Amino acid sequence: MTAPPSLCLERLAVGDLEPVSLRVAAGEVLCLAGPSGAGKSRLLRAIADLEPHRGTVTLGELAQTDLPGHAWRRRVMLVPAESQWWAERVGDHFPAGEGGVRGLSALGLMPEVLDWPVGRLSSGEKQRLALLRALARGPSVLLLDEPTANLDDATTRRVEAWLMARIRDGGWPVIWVAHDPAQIARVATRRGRLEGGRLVEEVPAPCK
Ligand SMILES: Nc1ncnc2c1ncn2[C@@H]1O[C@H](COP(=O)(O)OP(=O)(O)OP(=O)(O)O)[C@@H](O)[C@H]1O
Repeated sequence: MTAPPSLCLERLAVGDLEPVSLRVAAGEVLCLAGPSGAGKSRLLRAIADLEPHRGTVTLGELAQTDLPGHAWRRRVMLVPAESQWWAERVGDHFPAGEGGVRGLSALGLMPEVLDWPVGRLSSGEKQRLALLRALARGPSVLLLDEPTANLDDATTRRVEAWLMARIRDGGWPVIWVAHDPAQIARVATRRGRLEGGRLVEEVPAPCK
């Protein structure tokens, strides 16, 4: 089996941020912190090709510009802080396949939730379902924007454990935006911080 590819940013410039160059290797969890408004979400959106930007983003040999945006985003999977729901029924957002949706009970969700209308979901239920939906699509990279922001402590720990096990199995490069230092200590293999328009603290090596 070939190793999952690394995610590389080369002089990626979005908004007022100084260009960012870094490589996130397979299995690494780069936790990105920084004050509100520092540009964390915009950076993730640019990596997912959802925000105008300059510079290059590559996944192994594949460049962002090689694919239409939707095909890039199937591989480079962004789970935004506020997820989008387009069908009325929750279950219709998941690919149909054998065995149904995996991971519901691990994330503290009942199977019936799939038959609910989206409007019945709490923000924390939406957040957990958005994670399940993202992973059900077979990503190659995960970009997580505060994935536990709407959850209580016990559910946060449950989601962290589930995510870390999936990341270990999948071996994806991960960028995880987080504010809580305790969570960062639990999940990060590397840390970065966006502040004053630039990536500071642990500045990872650029690709080349
Ligand atoms: N499309 C846009 N055009 C111009 N400015 C934008 C755009 N989208 C967001 N911004 C601004 O860019 C800045 C960074 O926003 P971003 O959402 O990336 O911050 P953040 O670091 O994720 O903050 P938080 O921790 O509060 O989620 C903010 O000042 C925001 O208002």
